[in-house]
Parts: sequence; structure tokens; C-alpha cells
Amino acid sequence: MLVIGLTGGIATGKSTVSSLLKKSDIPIIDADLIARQVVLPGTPALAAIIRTFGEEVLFKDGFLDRKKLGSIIFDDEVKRKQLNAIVHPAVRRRMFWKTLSYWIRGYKYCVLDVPLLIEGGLNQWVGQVVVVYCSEEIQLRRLMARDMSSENAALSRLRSQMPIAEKIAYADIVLDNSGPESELRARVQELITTFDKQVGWSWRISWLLPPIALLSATWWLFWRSLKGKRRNSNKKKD
Ligand SMILES: CC(C)(COP(=O)(O)OP(=O)(O)OC[C@H]1O[C@@H](n2cnc3c(N)ncnc32)[C@H](O)[C@@H]1O)[C@@H](O)C(=O)NCCC(=O)NCCS
Ligand SMILES: Nc1ncnc2c1ncn2[C@@H]1O[C@H](COP(=O)(O)OP(=O)(O)OP(=O)(O)O)[C@@H](O)[C@H]1O
Repeated sequence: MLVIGLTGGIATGKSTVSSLLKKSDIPIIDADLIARQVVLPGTPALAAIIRTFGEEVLFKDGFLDRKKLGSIIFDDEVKRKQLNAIVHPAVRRRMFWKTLSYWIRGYKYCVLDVPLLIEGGLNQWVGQVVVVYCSEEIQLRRLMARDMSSENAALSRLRSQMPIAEKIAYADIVLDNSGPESELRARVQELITTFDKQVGWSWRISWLLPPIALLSATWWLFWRSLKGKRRNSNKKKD
């Protein structure tokens, strides 16, 4: 099975791409959605959030006040890291089991939709990295329109992630979403054709013979880590 990592900058259009892929019956594992499920009332992650940030980040009914927590962590790197350390391990565990379940059910590929794919180093564990791109100016405009937020609030969200111009250095495929949504739809269809060609029929062999799947995954991960090391040493030279 080909595991595709889908990422982008804030408001570059990753969720829009993800829902277009879903409409074509491609299985999506949505990290934002899982990050909401693992902090529902009664979960260990929510208990840890209360211990770290206090009861004031809760609504009266015990649900997390996401706006309030967002206003705390997007402006403060230390607090953001504290929250990430609570939520990310639980999200990763769920993503791993969901990926495995798609493989067991014989899917030829699945897409991990993860905003912090590169920041969290998950890009090294997937077969292909797709980065949805648009300029920072467009990001800011779309973010303010979508969230009805002020420029300052939008800027602090943007700065909480690696700049999009840096993320594209990690991409196998860059999906440019600077134009209208009709253009994006056409690009997503091309993307699906590319994946279909790439996967071909070999996924059936890997599925029927797990040792072959294991060998090819190990080889791929080794190749990826070499590529990553080369990119880092080139960066240092620059
Ligand atoms: C801070 C929270 C409560 C704000 O919730 P809110 O509903 O306002 O935003 P939502 O979850 O829909 O996220 C919107 C976007 O913000 C960005 N974002 C979210 N969390 C982070 C983070 N810790 N660091 C950088 N960017 C982030 C992502 O691009 C995401 O797509 C929430 O984002 C959260 O719990 N974040 C920590 C978990 C996390 O890192 N999620 C991202 C995927 S694992
Ligand atoms: N090509 C486009 N033209 C105009 N608006 C767009 C386009 N693509 C996406 N949008 C709009 O931009 C906003 C951000 O898109 P989306 O929510 O898909 O981004 P995202 O990358 O998933 O953001 P986040 O990481 O913050 O969740 C949405 O309101 C969406 O409808």
C-alpha cells in the first residue's frame, strides 16, 4: 500500500484537497479530526491539558474551549510545545492503527492528512509527500476570511508553522493552489492519475505476501532517510 502524506501551510487549501480526494473514494486519515477525538471529555489527553493549562480552557459542559486554548498556544511557543507533547502521541497512535486497518482491508493507497507532517518528522515515514501551496499573502487573506480573524491573530497562526516556502523543499509533489478552486479540482484529478500509475499492480503482490511489503517498505524508508540527510547537508552548505 502506498501511504501518501498530505500537508500544506495554514489555509493553503489542504482540507479542500482532502475533501476532493475523499469524493473520489480515497481513504483519508485526518489528523485534525483525530486531534479533536483524542481530547473529548474523559480522555487522558484532556486530563493532561487540564493539569497543564487549568480548568479555564474548558466550557461548563466539560468540552475543550478550542478558541481559548488556541489563543494561548498560537502566541507562545513553549505552551504550544506542551500541548503538542500531550496531543501528538495520541494522534500518531490512532493514525498508525488506522493505516494498518486500511492495509489489512486491501486498499492500494491511503492519505494521511497532517498539517504538521514535516515539523513532526512524519514525512520520513510516508511513501510520497504532497504539499499544497499558495503564497503567504494568499494564505493570510484566506485565513482571515475563513476564520473571520484579525490580521494579528492570523499572523500568529501562520508563524506557528514552518513557512510554506520551506515546506515545499520536502515535497515529492507540490500542488499549487494559488488559482481558483476549479483549477485545484483539475490538479487533484491529475494527482489521482499519478498515484494510480505509481501503484500499478505491485500493491497486490505486497498485500498477498507481507514479507515483500515489509522489505519494500524498509528499502523505501532507508532511501528516504538518505535523501533527508542529503537535503540537510545541502542546507548547511547554503
Ligand atoms: C489549539 C487548538 C485547540 C485550536 O483548535 P481550532 O479548532 O481553533 O483549530 P483546528 O484544530 O481546526 O486547527 C486548524 C489548523 O491550525 C493548525 N494547528 C493546529 N494545531 C497546531 C499546532 N500545535 N502547531 C501549529 N499549527 C497548528 C493546523 O494547520 C490546523 O489545520 C487545536 O488546533 C489543537 O488541539 N492543536 C494541537 C493539536 C495539533 O497539533 N493539531 C494539528 C494536527 S495533529
Ligand atoms: N483555490 C481557492 N480559491 C479560493 N479559496 C480557496 C481556494 N482553496 C481553498 N480556499 C478557501 O480557503 C480557506 C482555507 O482552505 P482550507 O481550509 O482547505 O485550508 P487548510 O490548508 O486545510 O487550512 P488549515 O491548515 O488552517 O486547516 C477555506 O475557506 C477554503 O474554502
